[in-house]
Amino acid sequence: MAATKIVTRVGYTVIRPFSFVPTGYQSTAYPKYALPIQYLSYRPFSLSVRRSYAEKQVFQRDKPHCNVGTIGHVDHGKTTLTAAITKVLSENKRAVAKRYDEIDNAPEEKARGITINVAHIEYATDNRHYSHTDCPGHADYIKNMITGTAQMDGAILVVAATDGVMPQTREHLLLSKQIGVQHIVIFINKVDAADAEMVDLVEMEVRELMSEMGYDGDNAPIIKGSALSALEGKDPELGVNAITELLKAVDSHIPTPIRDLDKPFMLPVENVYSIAGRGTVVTGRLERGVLKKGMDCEVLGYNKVIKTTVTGIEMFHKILDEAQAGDQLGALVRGVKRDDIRRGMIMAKPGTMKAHDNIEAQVYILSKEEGGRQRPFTSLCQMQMFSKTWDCATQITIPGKDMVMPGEDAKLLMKLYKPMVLEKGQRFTLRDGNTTLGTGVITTVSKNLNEQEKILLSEGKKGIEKRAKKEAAGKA
Ligand SMILES: Nc1nc2c(ncn2[C@@H]2O[C@H](COP(=O)(O)OP(=O)(O)OP(=O)(O)O)[C@@H](O)[C@H]2O)c(=O)[nH]1
Ligand SMILES: [Mg+2]
Repeated sequence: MAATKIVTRVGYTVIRPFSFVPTGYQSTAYPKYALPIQYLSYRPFSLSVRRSYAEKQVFQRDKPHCNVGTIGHVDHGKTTLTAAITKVLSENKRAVAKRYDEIDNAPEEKARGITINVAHIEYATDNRHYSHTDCPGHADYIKNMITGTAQMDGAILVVAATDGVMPQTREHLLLSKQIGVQHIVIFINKVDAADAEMVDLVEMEVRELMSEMGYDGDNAPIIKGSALSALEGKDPELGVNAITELLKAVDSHIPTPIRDLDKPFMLPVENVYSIAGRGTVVTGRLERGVLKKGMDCEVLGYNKVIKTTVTGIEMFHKILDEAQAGDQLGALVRGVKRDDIRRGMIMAKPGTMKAHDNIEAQVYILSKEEGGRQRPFTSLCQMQMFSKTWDCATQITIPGKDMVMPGEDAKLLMKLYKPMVLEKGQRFTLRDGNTTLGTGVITTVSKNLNEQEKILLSEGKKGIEKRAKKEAAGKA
């Protein structure tokens, strides 16, 4: 999805020009058709004609695709670095150079009711095609990571040599680890403004932090340079060369993600029908993998595991032999009654999915302006959790905090009332009646609770306080 989005931003090319319009003409009435300046020397005579002659550039899928982004503390140079990358790559036509203010004035994106400012930028190296995410603010990063607005396969951690590791450097790295961004390349920026000793110190500090967060700090690739120098075309050693080196490290250190098509198949069940003379048909969108006629499968959920075989696949009333990730389909299953299967179950390759009822998650709670609720919530409250095609009541505990305010993010322990089929990295929303409270990502399934957490889940904070009091009285 990200890829097509980028294509539309990269630009429309006007094919047959009809009349001449001075360079610099910008359409304000139809911002969607506001063309990059270089395409605007000509304009067709009417809007409708212009629309039909404006054609999207063709997206060429000739290289593997990878999603990356810049993370790091405020003002450490993430946006400058993003601009510098596009500038360096634009020199051999691997990107469209983006000015700093083009990136920082990112268009608003609406993702599941949450407003996120994020810029998606496209570029390519010799080996790969990239979609790069840069967010204008700290809050946007947190939301973006949790909602998966731009799922990152790897990240570039920017640390300014003038500042070193700062609180948000930590927070972004911790969150990356939590939600499963496994590959990080580090760019120590602003080397032009710091002395060599300081740069070495910052490098040590970053390696230590990486190890502390559970990454391989000793072997993490660290590149030192200056994004500003690269952008301004000064000091090639710290500028262009450092950026080139950084891109090489990104190319080699961040592996190409497994394509959805190559993963074991999985389909969240949307509906079940019984068709006279044929049998039971399960419908839904194939989320990943390839489903072929004759394949064995498992339908799991609601404390059941049904083993069956797919005997036919249909799409738009046409019969197929195989369906691919993204297809909306109906699958005929052998020897299963309609009542055995219901919406919310998952059809998957045998042995690949499991049901769990104790999970840990990272969530973002919507602020009132974003449509969330006004009051904070505390441990032991109940919410409805929605994910894929199922929903389930859950009880929530907040470890290490008394409450979560609207507009904040938090780690939650969640006890589902029934085991549900889910996996690490799965996204969900939390709702209460008609209000969406928040959105989150599962970070641990089947969480092994410690004593404290067990008490917290069953009795809340009061339980812990009661026990502490008892203990103190016993000692006295
Ligand atoms: N001296 C020096 N200054 C730099 C360098 N890179 C960025 N800066 C400056 O640092 C400031 C912050 O840069 P940004 O790119 O906006 O930082 P950011 O990380 O995107 O900041 P937020 O998006 O607000 O978190 C700007 O004034 C840049 O000009 C560099 O390599 N050297
Ligand atoms: Mg920025």
